[in-house]
Amino acid sequence: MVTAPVVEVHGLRMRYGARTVLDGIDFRLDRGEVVALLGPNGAGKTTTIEVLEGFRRPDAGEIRVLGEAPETAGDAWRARIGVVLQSWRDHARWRVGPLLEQFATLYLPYAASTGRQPHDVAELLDLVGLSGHRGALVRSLSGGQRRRLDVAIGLIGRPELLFLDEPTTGFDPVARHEFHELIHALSDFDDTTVLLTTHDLAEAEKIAGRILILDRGVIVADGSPAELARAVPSASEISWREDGVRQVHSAVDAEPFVRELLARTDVTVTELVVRAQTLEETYLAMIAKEDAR
Ligand SMILES: Nc1ncnc2c1ncn2[C@@H]1O[C@H](COP(=O)(O)OP(=O)(O)OP(=O)(O)O)[C@@H](O)[C@H]1O
Repeated sequence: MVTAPVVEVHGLRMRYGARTVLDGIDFRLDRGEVVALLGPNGAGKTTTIEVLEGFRRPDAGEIRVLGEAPETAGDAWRARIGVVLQSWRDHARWRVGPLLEQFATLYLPYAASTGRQPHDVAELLDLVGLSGHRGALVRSLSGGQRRRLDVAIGLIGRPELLFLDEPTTGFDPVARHEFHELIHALSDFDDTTVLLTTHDLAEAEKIAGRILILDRGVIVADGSPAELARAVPSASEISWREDGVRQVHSAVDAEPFVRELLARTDVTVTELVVRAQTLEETYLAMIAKEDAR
């Protein structure tokens, strides 16, 4: 069965004054995909997401999000989308629980048409690790806790499509890990489509099945971390102990080297570790290649 794309972008162009920020980008997102949009500061990631959310009108391009043009789509469409913006909206005088309950009521009129009931607030607070803060004033939360609340606000309506602009800024390692588990669960069990921006490449590698790299207004790479790595191969690091002495070797193709090493009968090889090319190395190589053009 061929399913309709959740997001379809053709020839998206965007200018601020004389400056072209997006210079004709094309991509699609399918149901249940988790895709990370990467790129240097100022590459146009937030602008792209804001166009898809309907917050900015593009200069050119054909854009369909859940089958509609974002700039003209109505509230029923918006109820199917979750948004976590980069800049924090100030709800400082609210308490966490009542604020989320207030947001939940906004989705109720659309629950019948979308088939998605808003989250129960206690359950959602548990999901984002804020259970103990239901009665807290928003202004009393720490930076990372506020960010968790932003994520909860993005999720409250059980969106089909979730946009996350640098969602884990300020998260401690445990919160970050829990957030990654949450994204996996949303994609695996609820078939939620997720588009996120992040500068944390280890995070992108962990949670995204597909990576889009935006540089100077165009998409310069689109594929899984492994596919991208094949496009700019760099060396893997192989380390082991040979009769107790630590050894290190780098090889672009580690497999034949490891086979040969393990076939040796003259030494005892222990603690063998192969560290493959990371997404960070792939990303740096790709950006350097673009810089050299
Ligand atoms: N409202 C605006 N008016 C003028 N220029 C803008 C506006 N918003 C963004 N820009 C410019 O457009 C470019 C792309 O900005 P954008 O915020 O989309 O980049 P980004 O990839 O999200 O960057 P970062 O990683 O720093 O968040 C930047 O050069 C920015 O200065």
